Amino acid sequence: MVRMNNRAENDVRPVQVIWHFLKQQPASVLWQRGDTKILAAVQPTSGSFQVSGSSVTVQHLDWLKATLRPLLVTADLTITVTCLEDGGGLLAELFNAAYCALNLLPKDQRPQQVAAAVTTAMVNGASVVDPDQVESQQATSLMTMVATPQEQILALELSGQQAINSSEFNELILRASQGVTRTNAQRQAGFERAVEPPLPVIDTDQRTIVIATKNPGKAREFNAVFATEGIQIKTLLDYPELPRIDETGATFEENARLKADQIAAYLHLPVLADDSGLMVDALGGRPGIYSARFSGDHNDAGNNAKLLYELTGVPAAERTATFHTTLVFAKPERPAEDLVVEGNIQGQILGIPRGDNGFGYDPLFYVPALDATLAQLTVEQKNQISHRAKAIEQLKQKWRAWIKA
Ligand SMILES: O=c1[nH]c(=O)c2ncn([C@@H]3O[C@H](COP(=O)(O)OP(=O)(O)OP(=O)(O)O)[C@@H](O)[C@H]3O)c2[nH]1
Ligand SMILES: [Mg+2]
Repeated sequence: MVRMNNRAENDVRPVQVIWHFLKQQPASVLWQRGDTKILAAVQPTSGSFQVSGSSVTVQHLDWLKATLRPLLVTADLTITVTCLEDGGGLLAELFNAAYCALNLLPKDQRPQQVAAAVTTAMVNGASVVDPDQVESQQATSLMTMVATPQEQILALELSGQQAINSSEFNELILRASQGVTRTNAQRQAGFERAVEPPLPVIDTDQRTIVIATKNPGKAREFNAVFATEGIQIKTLLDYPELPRIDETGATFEENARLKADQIAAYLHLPVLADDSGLMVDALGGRPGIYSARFSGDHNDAGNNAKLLYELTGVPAAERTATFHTTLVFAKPERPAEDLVVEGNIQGQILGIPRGDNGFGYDPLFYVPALDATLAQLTVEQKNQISHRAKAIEQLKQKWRAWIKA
């Protein structure tokens, strides 16, 4: 039989998926099969699993919730589905859309089970897969099936005006199984590209290290150290598509872990992060972890001006300060194994800046033993003595064994 839409009985309509459809809810997709268009988005919430929707009946939402629930590894989720256009097979496509969105969650929260849904129908006495809207209206019975690629049936929903006999039932099941396999293949091809993009070409033989920093001053210093070991440095400036990591921690270590763990998870690579800051004794240790945002965000001149202002009238002997760096090296998806090292350097905050090298507070940070500020040193000289250099020294002794472990 040739269908009115020129498809064979076992032909499903093409699928198009736009992954990460919503910018503010990255676990979202626009799922289109033929003229059926569904927007699905998943958000982490606490409490019980919720499914809400618009342009969808309560019965559809209840079915979707009951069908998805056994596939979830966590109930702390809310799924929102919106039917933009119903071109047939709505129930199955609601499932497919929601299932795709769930797969955009972090890996450990994705469904453990591979599953897809498809509709089959009896139309003019013949069984067809994935009926469009016209066929759905003509169908005497409709079946929606959710199944795994191994033909384990997870849900089955029958509707329509006419009862079906057991041979029709078997035909519908057979068509549905094939449809599920096809749907899975249709989804998987795009999914792998969207969710598991090809890894950046980086040597895994420890000749390249990714550093989760956007600070070019830090990058320069890391580069100088690692270049002598024949190791190339990449920074977040090489990966402009990565999201910003908010430094919400209460300590240098917490912030360095946030940067390293999250970027390692995104890149699927080992990642090194640096969180550092200036602790001024006369200011009770401030600006500390807030060194980058002491006066506006990353305004070195503003930060230095504020530091000088706050130290107005404080005599030289009381202007002692410590520069601190915590480095965290993280392996993807193994945050418990993070390698943590740190380094400090003592100095004094001058009243007038000196030197043009370095970055940040370097022109005000005076090292008595060298009779120079950090900004009066070359990168190589700063790398002999600085807080960062001391932390890197610790790292050098440990990282090769750690990365192999
Ligand atoms: O004179 C300096 N010599 C240094 O050697 C140094 N290291 C850090 N800092 C300052 O402390 C903030 C840390 O903040 P921070 O660790 O969050 O870094 P950041 O935000 O600049 O870059 P990122 O690595 O987070 O992308 C930075 O912005 C700098 O102002 C330094 N100042
Ligand atoms: Mg920062």
